[in-house]
Amino acid sequence: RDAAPTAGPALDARVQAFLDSKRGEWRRGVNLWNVPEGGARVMHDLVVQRGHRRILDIGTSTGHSALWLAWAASKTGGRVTTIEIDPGRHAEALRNFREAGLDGFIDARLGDAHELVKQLPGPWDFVFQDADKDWSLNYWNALKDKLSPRACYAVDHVMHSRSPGIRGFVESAQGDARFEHRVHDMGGGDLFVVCGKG
Ligand SMILES: C[S@@+](CC[C@H](N)C(=O)[O-])C[C@H]1O[C@@H](n2cnc3c(N)ncnc32)[C@H](O)[C@@H]1O
Repeated sequence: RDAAPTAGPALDARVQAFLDSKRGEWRRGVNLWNVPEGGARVMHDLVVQRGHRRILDIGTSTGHSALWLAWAASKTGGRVTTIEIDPGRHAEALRNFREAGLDGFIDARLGDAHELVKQLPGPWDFVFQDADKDWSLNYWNALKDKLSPRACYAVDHVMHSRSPGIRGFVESAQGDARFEHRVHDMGGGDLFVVCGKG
């Protein structure tokens, strides 16, 4: 395979072609649960508009959200760190990142995010928390003080969730005066995004 182009129109064309070739394949299979394209696009646009560079993607699966975030990172001079606990999904994600030409913008870690989010120093400009949702409050508590002042932190499918971890996260985030939140329609669920007012 040709070496991946660096950021710019050639890379954009390669990523677009890869995403087009995979459209309809994401979310297939048990437990993959790739983020819908609508939500991925909202996050891509937020990262580009706000110039976020240090990006954390928790729960890689086969890499749909990481690809969109890395595409955004290619435009901001940033980089994505993504964490997956399942070796098979991690390996498939690595293949996807290479094929899309975005592997140079992604640090893909195989491991338990419960531990890694504590170990990784940050600061983070953008976080997409999409692993085990019952752990949402714990992830938030581990990360909220490692966010840069204008950082955004996104979690999908929260508004109708009864998970105590998700409810605890939403209450904590909404009650923290440093942040304001918005809810985006992903066309098939909601994307809850908290952004620093700094
Ligand atoms: C909803 S999927 C992520 C989808 C992905 N963000 C995308 O858009 O393609 C959740 C993933 O989190 C992983 N996961 C669950 N618990 C984890 C943990 N403690 N550490 C790391 N990954 C975890 C699962 O194996 C699964 O692949």
